Amino acid sequence: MAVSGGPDSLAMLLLAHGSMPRTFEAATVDHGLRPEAAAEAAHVAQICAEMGVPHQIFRVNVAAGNVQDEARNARYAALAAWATDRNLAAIATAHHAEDQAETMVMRLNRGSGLSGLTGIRQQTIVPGSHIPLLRPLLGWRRQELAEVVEGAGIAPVHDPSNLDMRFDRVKMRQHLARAEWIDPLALAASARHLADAEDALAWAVTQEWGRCVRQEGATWRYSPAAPRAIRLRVVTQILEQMGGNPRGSAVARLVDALESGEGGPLAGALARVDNQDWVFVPEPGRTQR
Ligand SMILES: Nc1ncnc2c1ncn2[C@@H]1O[C@H](COP(=O)(O)OP(=O)(O)OP(=O)(O)O)[C@@H](O)[C@H]1O
Repeated sequence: MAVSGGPDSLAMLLLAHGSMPRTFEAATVDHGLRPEAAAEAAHVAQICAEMGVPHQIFRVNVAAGNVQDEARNARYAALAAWATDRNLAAIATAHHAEDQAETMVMRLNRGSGLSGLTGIRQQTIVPGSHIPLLRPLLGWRRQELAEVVEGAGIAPVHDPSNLDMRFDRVKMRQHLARAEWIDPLALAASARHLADAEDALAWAVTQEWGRCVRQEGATWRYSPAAPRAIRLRVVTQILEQMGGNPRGSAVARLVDALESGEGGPLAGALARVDNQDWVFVPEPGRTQR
């Protein structure tokens, strides 16, 4: 499990130790971004040693750019390598109901589609790997987790970036903390319903793909039969197969054009309508991956 030393992940450590001792290991990633981080990682190592939980510290380099994104990428890469090395079945992180609520409201506020509104998934894959990623605490409130740690008499570390109002998530956290009428567990329940709908859609896409998509050399032919949400995903998948990486809004515009009998270029492909079919060929001068 991924234990930063904050109250959430220390609670996960304590809860797991109480219910399934000796079946898990812990790791802490030091992003090298704060001078105190090494001591915080050592603090987690000591707690784990007292509990008899195997623990490792990974120091990673964070690339320039969006520091939070880069830190997350480096962290997940280190955790995935650790899981492979130690032959671990999965990685668990301590995301809880408030994390889910913040994610949901931020994405609603950005006009996210279904996929984004599934929020933090209870079970997914560590990005860029095949390692399962579990979030067992989405049904827990932040305060409940803090009480678990306090009850054990352990001092958690507090990352000052969690109070840095330059980050959208921190602002959202503070807004939601004041909005007592918002029930994070209800938002988390909605995220689960949407995740079910997302899984159903993914299944429907494989059906549509199997029945309605054909590859003829470098040309892809799609005879759309399913509703728009599925068409959008099938077209995205075709463009990806052709080596592109299109934005969702651009795919939506292309699908609108194809539905009205027109076509156009997108992500290295040219799309046009041929009878009832949508045909995709590589744009002249572009080589396929
Ligand atoms: N430095 C770290 N070392 C180990 N695990 C960590 C570290 N930082 C975060 N985690 C794990 O990730 C969980 C989520 O942390 P946080 O909310 O800070 O991440 P985030 O940057 O928002 O990333 P995410 O995209 O995973 O939500 C923590 O509860 C913990 O399990």
